[in-house]
Amino acid sequence: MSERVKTGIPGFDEILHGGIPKRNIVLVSGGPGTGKTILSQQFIWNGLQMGEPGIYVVLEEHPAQVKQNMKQFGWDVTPFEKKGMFEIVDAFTGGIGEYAKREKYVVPDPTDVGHLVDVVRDAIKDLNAQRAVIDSVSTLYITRPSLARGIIMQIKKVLSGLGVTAFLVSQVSVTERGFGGPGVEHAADGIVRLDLDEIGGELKRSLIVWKMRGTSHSMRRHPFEITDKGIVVYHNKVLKVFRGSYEEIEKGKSEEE
Ligand SMILES: Nc1ncnc2c1ncn2[C@@H]1O[C@H](COP(=O)(O)OP(=O)(O)OP(=O)(O)O)[C@@H](O)[C@H]1O
Repeated sequence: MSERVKTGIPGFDEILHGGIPKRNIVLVSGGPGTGKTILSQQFIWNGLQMGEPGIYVVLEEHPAQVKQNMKQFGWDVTPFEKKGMFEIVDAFTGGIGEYAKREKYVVPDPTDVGHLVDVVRDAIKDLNAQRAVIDSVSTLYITRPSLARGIIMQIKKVLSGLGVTAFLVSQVSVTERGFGGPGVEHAADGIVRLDLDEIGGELKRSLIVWKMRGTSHSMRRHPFEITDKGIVVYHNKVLKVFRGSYEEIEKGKSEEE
């Protein structure tokens, strides 16, 4: 079996049949508020707990806001920054402001993907990072979708070449069936799709592993919840589409049907 990187996210490694194959570049795709950022932060945080350094590349949120949001789940990264195990690569502030002056890894112009990749490479080497997140890659090609696949390939070569296993957050609109940009789904080694569906007047969260090179995996849509400790995936449950509505059923029962 290929070497696995444990996400440590309850229920998630089970549906991945042991974890993410090392060096896989995984697209975490979904609509607004589906939990892509929290899943990605949990992946990095759990890596730190396992002694694996990680970097988090922010394009959509202020680095200070990211750290604050992580704290609400009990994920305080500050001690890991001090130990040289964690760094945020800031491709958000444009290098402007007091905060940015204190930062080590800043990308003033995220449309310059070549520079972004160089800074990411430096950060990975300095930390000996094993895990990386880019939140979100969609920002890199939002105004030039035809470049999406090439940009993902460029990022993948660097990350995978350095032995890093990565989550790339990919935003799709609420109604979109795809994964966020022409061809990105082919360039990525894995795709995890997160969804939010209104069922009986309530929004229900679910995820499905659409693709994962190097391993078998569950082909089912699993419900998950966001708790005050982060994401919990119900690997024994399936969220089933049934005549235009969804039902949550126990895995055992669904197999009898
Ligand atoms: N402490 C919490 N407990 C439970 N649910 C929470 C908590 N904090 C945030 N959430 C839920 O998580 C959602 C945000 O998740 P997240 O930021 O990961 O979404 P996302 O998929 O990255 O969205 P976007 O693409 O819009 O940035 C919120 O809309 C809220 O429903």
